Amino acid sequence: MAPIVEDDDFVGTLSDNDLVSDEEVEVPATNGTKRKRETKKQSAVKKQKKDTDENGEKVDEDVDSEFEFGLEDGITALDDYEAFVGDGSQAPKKAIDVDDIVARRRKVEDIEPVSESDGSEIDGEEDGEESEASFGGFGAGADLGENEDGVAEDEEDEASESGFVDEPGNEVAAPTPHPDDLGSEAGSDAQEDALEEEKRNAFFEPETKTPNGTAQISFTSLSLSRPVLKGLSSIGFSTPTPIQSKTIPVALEGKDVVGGAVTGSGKTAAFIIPILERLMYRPRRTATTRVAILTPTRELALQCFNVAKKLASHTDITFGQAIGGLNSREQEKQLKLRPDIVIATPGRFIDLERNSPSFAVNTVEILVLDEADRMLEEGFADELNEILSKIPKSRQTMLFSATMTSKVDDLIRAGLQRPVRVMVDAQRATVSGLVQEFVRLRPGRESKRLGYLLYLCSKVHTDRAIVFFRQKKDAHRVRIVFALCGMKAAELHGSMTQEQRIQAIESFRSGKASFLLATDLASRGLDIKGIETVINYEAPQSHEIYLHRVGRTARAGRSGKSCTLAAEPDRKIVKAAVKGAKAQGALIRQRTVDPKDADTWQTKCDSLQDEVEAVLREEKEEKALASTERQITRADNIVTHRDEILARPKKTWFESEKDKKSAKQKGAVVLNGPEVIDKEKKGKGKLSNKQKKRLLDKDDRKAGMEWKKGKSMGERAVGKVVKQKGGGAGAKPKGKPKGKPKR
Ligand SMILES: Nc1ncnc2c1ncn2[C@@H]1O[C@H](COP(=O)(O)OP(=O)(O)OP(=O)(O)O)[C@@H](O)[C@H]1O
Repeated sequence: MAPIVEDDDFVGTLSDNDLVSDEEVEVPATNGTKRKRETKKQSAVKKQKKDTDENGEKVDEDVDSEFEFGLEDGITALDDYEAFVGDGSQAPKKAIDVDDIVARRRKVEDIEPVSESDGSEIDGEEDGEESEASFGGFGAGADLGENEDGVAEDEEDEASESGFVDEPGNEVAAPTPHPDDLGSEAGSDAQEDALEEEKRNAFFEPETKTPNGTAQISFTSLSLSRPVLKGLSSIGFSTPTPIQSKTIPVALEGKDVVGGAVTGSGKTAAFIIPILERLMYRPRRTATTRVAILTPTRELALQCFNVAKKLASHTDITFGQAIGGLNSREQEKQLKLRPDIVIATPGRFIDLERNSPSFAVNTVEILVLDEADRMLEEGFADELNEILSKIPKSRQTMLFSATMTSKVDDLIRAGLQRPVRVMVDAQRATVSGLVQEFVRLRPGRESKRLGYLLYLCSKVHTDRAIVFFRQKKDAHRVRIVFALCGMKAAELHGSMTQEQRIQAIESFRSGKASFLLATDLASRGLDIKGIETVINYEAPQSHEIYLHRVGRTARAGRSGKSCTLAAEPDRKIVKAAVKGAKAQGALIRQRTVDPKDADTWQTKCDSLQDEVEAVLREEKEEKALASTERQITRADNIVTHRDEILARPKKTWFESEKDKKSAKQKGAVVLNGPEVIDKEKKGKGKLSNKQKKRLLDKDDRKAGMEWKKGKSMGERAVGKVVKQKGGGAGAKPKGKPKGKPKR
């Protein structure tokens, strides 16, 4: 039995509906004496707002555009009104914590945590053995034969059968080159067809040899001004990394840049330093927003914001945020002051650009797309087009990623003009300090994946490890299992509020949690010091994502390990990873885990299934209770603050609901592959909450209840709750219809 059960009733720590930010608004205090600052849930008002989530996967951050009374889980549409609490404080959103539930249940039911001490078989065992291998395919190679425990030899046979082997002479099925593999071949440029080469020559600025070559240079030799140099030394940067020394001079000239260098090589500072330097010479008479930096995830945007602020600490350069999941009113206030640099996620950027008159983007002179290949992928395309259509074409554009595409057709979309290509490392390379381990799950043992994971986390990679899952529900379920086993873990995925997401990272960063169980939300860009191991519970959808995941360790010249559980479905990515590693001479190892150890842990996991279900049930009940409480508060507020609610302008969005959905789906396919999406679509014949809500709302409309298109959001909600009509002040949509940027 597969330990990770796909369950439509998966309950995130908080629901997807809770993917909202708390926002402050001026509302009359209920006692009628004084206007107080109070918080509100943005979601219902921002009916068409959306933002980035799961590794930048687009999500409806709030509610669907056909706003109707919140029947979905009873809360969706009313999120806006819960925060109108009388005492002026923020409406409490009850945090539902798996650890609390597990601790409570332990107390009540006297359940002992399942730990390694329970496993007598495990106690006496040595850690899983590593065999350093010069194998080119998985589970094969001369070195494995020397392993005395016999496991590797068995695996060698099995590996051949399953086609994991690609050593010359060992192949069973001739490996068909995967596009990922092709890209990792040395000299792949030479294989490109003439047309692409021609396009490339016409598109990129001809490469000039940098006078410095590979010689180490200092920041001072890059002609940076004193405040910028002071910022660099205060952050502890004394020597530029290769991508920095190559990029800074080009970017200072105002040229467009396409930059690529391995994970953890300092790309962030590579674009921030020249931006700060250029801004040192800006006219200061009128405050103007001149720089926009876009990243695919909120965490990355926040991280970039913090790094940029530190680097600029000795300058007068100002910053603003347009980052999803955070207080939007606060961001509006910052943007009103026209900060020099705005750091943003695409969804919130568009939202504020369209709905906040104080946010002007027509003055932007420099645009940076961090993790640019992700931003150019399906799922972000429409948002990016919208943003590019609003920013002046005369801008400087800089694109960076560890897996930067140099496909001209992709880059043309970003509106680059004769960009300079600054590629420091071979494409699809990993850092030199990384050792990549693979644990082979032989055919028939895939269902023991969780047993392998628990064995590894309890005996081998016991601390500072980030474990990647493809699906949030798996990450969540395994988190419960970890909690039941007494292992300190935090989870990070898109079904959590931004506050919870930040807390999870903090808990892992501070060492409170030894493990971070994450989806690909965390695979790109996150720079958490001291991550020792990246564990892939299963291989990701693409070799690129694999490279970003394993790049969370061994950063900035440090060392680290990755450990990938590899069964048959993971074969394609494992092959690509091994091939890539071989091509660059990186260290790869096969870790052999005694099947008995994995079985022992798997048996324990299986025995915990009932308890996991019980925790999920309790979590669901707590969530339902919390949502009912919020609903009551909201209904109360609707009655009390009706006029205030109706006076709010209606927000606009550039895409229709249908477009949004299709973009979201495309983004999800890029991340998880079409099979997963199909599986999700088929589900178990159950309707999603959103679907249920739509059906119920449809019935309501048929029954003649008040609902009219074109009314303001507040009016519709009030019409439904208090059965009154009111004259809402609808806002003028500021934006143009969507279209491709013309350059
Ligand atoms: N010149 C430098 N000297 C010392 N440390 C540096 C320097 N530049 C960057 N770093 C450090 O290197 C680490 C990685 O930097 P950064 O996050 O910018 O990498 P990246 O290339 O953007 O990685 P990714 O591709 O994963 O996003 C950070 O901890 C940063 O503080």
